[in-house]
Amino acid sequence: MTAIAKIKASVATPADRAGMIDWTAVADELASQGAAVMPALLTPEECREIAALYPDDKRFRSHVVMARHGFGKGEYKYFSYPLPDLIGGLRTSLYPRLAPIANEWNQRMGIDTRYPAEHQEFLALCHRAGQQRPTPLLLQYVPGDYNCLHQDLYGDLAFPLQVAILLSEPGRDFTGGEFVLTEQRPRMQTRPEVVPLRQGDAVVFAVHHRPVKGSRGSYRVNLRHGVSRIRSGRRHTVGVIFHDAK
Ligand SMILES: O=C(O)CCC(=O)C(=O)O
Ligand SMILES: [Fe+2]
Repeated sequence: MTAIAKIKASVATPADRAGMIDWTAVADELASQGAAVMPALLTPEECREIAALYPDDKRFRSHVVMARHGFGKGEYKYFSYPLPDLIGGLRTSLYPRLAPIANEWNQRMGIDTRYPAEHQEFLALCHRAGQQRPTPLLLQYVPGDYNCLHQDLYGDLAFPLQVAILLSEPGRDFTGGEFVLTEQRPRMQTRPEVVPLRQGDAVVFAVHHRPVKGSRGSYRVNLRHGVSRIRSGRRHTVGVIFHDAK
């Protein structure tokens, strides 16, 4: 990174970064694939700073050892409120860009729910429905670890899109450990997709289902995401889920 790019990144607020994303490209990719990459959302230094929070238990409300629950192998921790500034800021500033896409999806899938324009308003709905615990999380994988295909649903209220940011550099910090999505189509075989990510890249993807254009309107496909086995090194990611948990 050049010195100027470094200065720019260090002063770019989460709102600036959300503004710099090519939202037309993201919307097109989401419509055709159910996932889209937002390149270099974080600088390598920010990635290292966030990953370095992992041992600091004061920042987290719970610790999950995946093998104990049959979720795979590896571990993660849910942040407590207040979230780290960058994570909280991105959660607030990405949401208003994604809400119109979520609303269009629901309209096409014949689902009545509509999401408010601002994240604060959506969180208020979650909290009123008894979903009050923060869901952003930090994951850590070592060789042999993997994350089984799953959906991050934590109650009746679920925002249909979520974001994961890769904090480690593939090929240098770890090998293996690809981000995987599957799309289960009605009466058809399941479609796999591997999303190539570099350190600092974010992927936005469907939490649960999404509409796909068919010959007679749209039909619903069911998505799951996970991570293939880490072959070497250590891999960290941060997950930004927009609904809170029961
Ligand atoms: O580690 C990953 O890339 C996936 C993390 C994940 O499951 C999530 O952010 O919800
Ligand atoms: Fe997940």
